[in-house]
Amino acid sequence: MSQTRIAFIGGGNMARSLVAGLIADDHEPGALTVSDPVAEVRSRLAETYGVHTTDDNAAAAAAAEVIVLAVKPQAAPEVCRALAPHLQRPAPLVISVMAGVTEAAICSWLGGETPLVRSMPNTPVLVQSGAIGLHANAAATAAQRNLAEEILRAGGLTRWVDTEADLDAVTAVSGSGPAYFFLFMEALEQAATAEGLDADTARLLAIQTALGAARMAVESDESPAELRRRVTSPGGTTERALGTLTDGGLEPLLARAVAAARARAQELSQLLGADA
Ligand SMILES: NC(=O)C1=CN([C@@H]2O[C@H](COP(=O)(O)OP(=O)(O)OC[C@H]3O[C@@H](n4cnc5c(N)ncnc54)[C@H](OP(=O)(O)O)[C@@H]3O)[C@@H](O)[C@H]2O)C=CC1
Ligand SMILES: O=C(O)[C@@H]1CCC=N1
Repeated sequence: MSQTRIAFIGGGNMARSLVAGLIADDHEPGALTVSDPVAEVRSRLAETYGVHTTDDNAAAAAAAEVIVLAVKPQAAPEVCRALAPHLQRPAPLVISVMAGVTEAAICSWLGGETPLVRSMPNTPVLVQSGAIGLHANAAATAAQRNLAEEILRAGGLTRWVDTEADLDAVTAVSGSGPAYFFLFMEALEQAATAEGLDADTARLLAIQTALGAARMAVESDESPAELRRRVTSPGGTTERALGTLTDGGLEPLLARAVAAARARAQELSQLLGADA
């Protein structure tokens, strides 16, 4: 059982998902502290997971071996600047899950040299099926990089990227990606209802089909393209449906959506730049 003392600054969706993953991975709940201004958020986290909660970011950070920054990007400058005077020095490992907030910006707000691992998880971390991109700054030691990876691996698959800029692409693909697949499930459910299936059956079939396809893609040695071909009988029903999707521009549309998400991550980086 890991007893690393981790403080989460911000107790929303992402922190909750990471906490759930850690506890499912046998992390000691008493070693986790979540700091959030909302009393209801705190009591739900304490009741569900048995973690410590507080509304005092500085106290949570001061007692931690690892600090996880999990507030909205727009709140990051104020939250980090307020933490700066309370950080132990040398600074402990800081892990950020914030989209589009650069290592340079975080370190400038925290002041002084800070070992930092920027990560981009996604909400399936809640069920330990997350996909998590990682990048470390130069101040993070090999041991700290390993520690960050171990913490995040509790939530799913981890992958180091070569450059910090790659994290914007990770954000657009897997950070936001669960929403794309949920939208596809919603659309398939609606189509099923339009074809006369009852609502329960429509939802069940849409979700189970997504699960089955994802499991096959994960467990098979074949590419998704080959798995698709195996469903598609020549002259059959799938061919007709895929033709409709391709004629409607599905692939370029998805490429545009991912590029738009990446551009937004870059925009956030520029809006929330480092202190001069
Ligand atoms: N949701 C996702 O799928 C993913 C999110 N992320 C990143 O994770 C971060 C958090 O996102 P998410 O969990 O969805 O957002 P949430 O809004 O659910 O969580 C943020 C939490 O931080 C609280 N908060 C606000 N100000 C402070 C403060 N000063 N000190 C401590 N806590 C504060 C918020 O309270 P209040 O609501 O009152 O403002 C809220 O409970 C973001 O930076 C996002 O980019 C990364 C990958 C995926
Ligand atoms: O939508 C967002 O900005 C966050 C980052 C990735 C997923 N959710």
